[in-house]
Amino acid sequence: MSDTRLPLLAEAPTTYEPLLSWVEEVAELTKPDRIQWVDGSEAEYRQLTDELVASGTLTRLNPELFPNSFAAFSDPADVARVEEQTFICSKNERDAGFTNNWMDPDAMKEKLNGLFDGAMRGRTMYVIPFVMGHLDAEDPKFGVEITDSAYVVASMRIMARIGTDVLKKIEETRAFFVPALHSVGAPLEEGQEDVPWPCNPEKWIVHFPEERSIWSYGSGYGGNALLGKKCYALRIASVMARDEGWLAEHMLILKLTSPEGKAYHISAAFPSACGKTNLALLDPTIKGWKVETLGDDITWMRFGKQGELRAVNPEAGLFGVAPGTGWGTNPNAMRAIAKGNSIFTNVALTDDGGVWWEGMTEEVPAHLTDWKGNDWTPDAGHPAAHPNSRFCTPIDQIDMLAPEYFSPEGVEINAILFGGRRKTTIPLVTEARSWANGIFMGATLSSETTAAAAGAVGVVRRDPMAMLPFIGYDAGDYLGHWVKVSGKANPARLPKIFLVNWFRRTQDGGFAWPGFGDNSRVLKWAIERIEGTADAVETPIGFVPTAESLDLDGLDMTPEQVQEAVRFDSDEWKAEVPGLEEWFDRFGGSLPKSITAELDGLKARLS
Ligand SMILES: Nc1nc2c(ncn2[C@@H]2O[C@H](COP(=O)(O)OP(=O)(O)OP(=O)(O)O)[C@@H](O)[C@H]2O)c(=O)[nH]1
Ligand SMILES: O=C([O-])CC(=O)C(=O)O
Ligand SMILES: [Mn+2]
Repeated sequence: MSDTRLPLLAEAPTTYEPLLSWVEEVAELTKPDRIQWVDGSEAEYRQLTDELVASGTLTRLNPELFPNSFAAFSDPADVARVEEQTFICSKNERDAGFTNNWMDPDAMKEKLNGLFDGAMRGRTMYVIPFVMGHLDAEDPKFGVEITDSAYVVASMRIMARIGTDVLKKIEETRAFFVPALHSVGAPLEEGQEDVPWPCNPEKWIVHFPEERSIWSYGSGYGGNALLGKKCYALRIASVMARDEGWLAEHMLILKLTSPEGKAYHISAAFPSACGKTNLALLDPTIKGWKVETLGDDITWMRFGKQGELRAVNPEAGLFGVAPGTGWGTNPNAMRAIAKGNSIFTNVALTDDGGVWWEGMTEEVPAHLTDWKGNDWTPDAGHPAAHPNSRFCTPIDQIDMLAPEYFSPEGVEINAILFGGRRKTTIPLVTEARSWANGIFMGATLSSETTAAAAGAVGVVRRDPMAMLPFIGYDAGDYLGHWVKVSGKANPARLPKIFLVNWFRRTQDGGFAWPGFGDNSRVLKWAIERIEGTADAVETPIGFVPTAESLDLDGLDMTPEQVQEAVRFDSDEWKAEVPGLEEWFDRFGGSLPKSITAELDGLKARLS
């Protein structure tokens, strides 16, 4: 190492110049008290969590209930992704497209340099080498996150492969890594006492797609701060995927095995807090069908040598929505969580040192400490856990994890589901008329907003392929990329595409479909459509099940109720069309013709 290096870098466990010079540059800018190179070891995790318990950021849970597990409580203003403050700073504004916030990269750098100047004063700067996907993948995707949050380090250790092995491989292969810089934006002055959840009222989540770098300022919350996840594996990766001919998607992957022992793989794109984790960990209510999981949030896909679509999950953990996750709805998640080694954020605490959230158990505890630290009883009038409270758990704690999760080659996808949260209009399941029609379903996907992002909840918005907040470039170009890469497919092996909606409501306001484990009935129908053995009714929007074609064995619903869930409503769809036209107008001409042609076809069939 050259002796002109900053003394803070004396302990650096690497001689890899591109990394050293970036770390040095960041240290000079942010002025931390010390640098810790993260090795990913058990001992280091113990050190970090001990420190976080001492500083009040983490509460150690009762080890008899949740071994080696902790609860964190955020600043009440730092509980979700901040889409209004998320930027794609491409050189040209046009390349960010209308779905992203944009600022000139030089102007943004100037702004960020100001904010990061001295931002880590009084704190430790952690350097986390990480890889998204497999370390032994053909083309491993490396990153290094620099952060001043030990909570982020501990969470990244669960969510990604991090530490010494990764650093070694970066160094040995002289690999490119995405520099991902994060600060909570709360420097400590001499003698100033820290708070349990340091953050800054001002937040900036910024991506430079051409240079493939990330700068995140002001927030400690998951999607804003664990930079391997949304910032890298979706926004930056979508740009890499565009340039390299693959797909980075907001999707789960599951393996479904029929009673005859034939295995299928399904990926599904639903917007944030719309059911990916729950479908991925499905416990089927139909006999003889088995579900195993490969991933619950992010999927990287590419067309293989035989023109088949192959998928991998680049993550190593679950960062799942806690509310609604219970022994009744998602026992596989509950079993994984019960093994411990988890970090819970903004859930409620039980009096015996465990955690609780709405929907975890049918019985509501008589007394809790809510996520804001206040006494809580069932008559409090507000939820005990924040609606976007999360559990962060290693994926290999899932009993029904498919062995193929560990394979860098991934699995062949046979069906793709697009789904959202819609009270009306969208039937339980609709099979696309063709691949192009399926891409149109993805392009026009819509959903009510949820607590996963700051802002109003329950507002219907278009969310193309469930990627609205995550496309790292122009949305029309992104949809064009889907059309282009699928041109490489073997047409006989193209997955069938389905549009699903677990959230349709009945006249009396209840859910039209029980959802959760009963969604296995929809998966079975989809597979039987692939095999050509299930009936369907053709409608202007695609093929919907006949009441008899769904396996309803053991389901407590009348045929009329099932019909209510699966029915196509011509009037609702006619009312939907102006919104679709408006949506397409917003692309300003960047939508591929094959997609606009699908809207014309739909209008013709509806009239
Ligand atoms: N009614 C109903 N609710 C569901 C169903 N599946 C999931 N949910 C609820 O939807 C909420 C979010 O579900 P998740 O599976 O965590 O959502 P996700 O898509 O993984 O979300 P992100 O992690 O934010 O990307 C939870 O409160 C679930 O209980 C379903 O089939 N029916
Ligand atoms: O990013 C997060 O914080 C959690 C998540 O999966 C999403 O919002 O889609
Ligand atoms: Mn997500």
